[in-house]
Amino acid sequence: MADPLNRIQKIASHLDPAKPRKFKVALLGAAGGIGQPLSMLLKMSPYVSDLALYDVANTPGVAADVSHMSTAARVRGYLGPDQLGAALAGAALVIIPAGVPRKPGMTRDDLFNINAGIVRGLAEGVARHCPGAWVAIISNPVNSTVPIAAEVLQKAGVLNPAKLFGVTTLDVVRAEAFVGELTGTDPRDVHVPVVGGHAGVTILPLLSQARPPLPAGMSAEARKALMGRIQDAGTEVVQAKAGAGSATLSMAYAAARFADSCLRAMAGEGPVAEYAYIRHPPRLGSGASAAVAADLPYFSSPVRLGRLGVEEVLPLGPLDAMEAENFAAMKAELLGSIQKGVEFAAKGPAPAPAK
Ligand SMILES: NC(=O)c1ccc[n+]([C@@H]2O[C@H](COP(=O)([O-])OP(=O)(O)OC[C@H]3O[C@@H](n4cnc5c(N)ncnc54)[C@H](O)[C@@H]3O)[C@@H](O)[C@H]2O)c1
Ligand SMILES: O=C(O)C[C@H](O)C(=O)O
Repeated sequence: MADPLNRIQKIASHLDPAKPRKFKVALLGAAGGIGQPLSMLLKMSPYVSDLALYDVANTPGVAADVSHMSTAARVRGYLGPDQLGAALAGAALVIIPAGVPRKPGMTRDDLFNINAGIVRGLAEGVARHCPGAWVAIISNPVNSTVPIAAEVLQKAGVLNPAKLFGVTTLDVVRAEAFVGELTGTDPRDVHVPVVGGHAGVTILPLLSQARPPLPAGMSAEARKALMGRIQDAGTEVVQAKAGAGSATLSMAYAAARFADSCLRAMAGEGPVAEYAYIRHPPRLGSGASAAVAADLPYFSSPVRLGRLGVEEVLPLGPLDAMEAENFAAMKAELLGSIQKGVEFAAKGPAPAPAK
């Protein structure tokens, strides 16, 4: 058993009183189905000093409502493009759930035509007003919107791949919930790596590495069905909501958890273990090798977060036959989505220089 005093000393040694422990967080798309519950959860975070709630509609009401919660974070609402700069100025973390959700029968890629332009515009805002911020993108299709944001930031000369993330935490959360249900374990005690991307076959749960392990007698068909349920869980919610949108509450929970990891890492409480869809620069070490070997420049990977963002990409670990087959099957789709995002961003205008 770990010595509690050692543990406290270890944590304390990471904490530098000269470094900030609370940060401004900007939420873009704050009045939406995800944005509203996520605003509430962020207002409860001890790491948030200022919460900037930006949207093109309804932020005055959401901000007034959330600001009455008796927690320390200062809340301000920002409405429309004229106020985007003020929302972003000084932000350490920008979370982006702005954009339209799916309806039954649609794929995430069907959202590209609308959401690609929204994410491009908001990334241009980040490049101009808070170029050093960590950026967490929720808007779908994540497999393409993250490359779009990266290209915009790169064009502006401010891209730091260690601080740009596609949020795939909901896939991890779902895997934990489903494996917890199956094994009769509290989901908080379940660990299941989920890697790859965030759409159908590109979502790769590594069930062979699940802790606790799946029941020994579980058939190959049952394991395949569980993998399929995790991959199609977003569609399960879209169908159940029957035209009223996609996952919002579980997504807000997942995004709040991811934001907490980012803020703890910024505060020097790292290294913090997470999964995120990131661009793989070779300098991030051997963990990137599986993705790079497969020519996948973006890949949701196990990472360690520290003050500088992604400080280490961890190895995927061994894949069993079913997972290896899925890994091979995802490659073409993921590459196509990445390429689509890169080409879209290439057509856009060069963003204005940072302020
Ligand atoms: N990454 C994931 O795991 C995950 C999970 C669930 C949903 N999503 C995606 O998140 C997005 C949002 O979902 P939702 O259910 O909250 O949708 P929603 O329609 O309820 O809310 C979206 C919000 O974005 C706002 N918006 C639109 N254009 C904007 C702009 N240019 N600037 C700022 N705000 C803008 C809208 O006014 C609205 O309030 C969708 O694209 C959805 O597919 C991703
Ligand atoms: O499925 C969707 O369209 C939303 C989101 O990506 C999800 O996984 O729930």
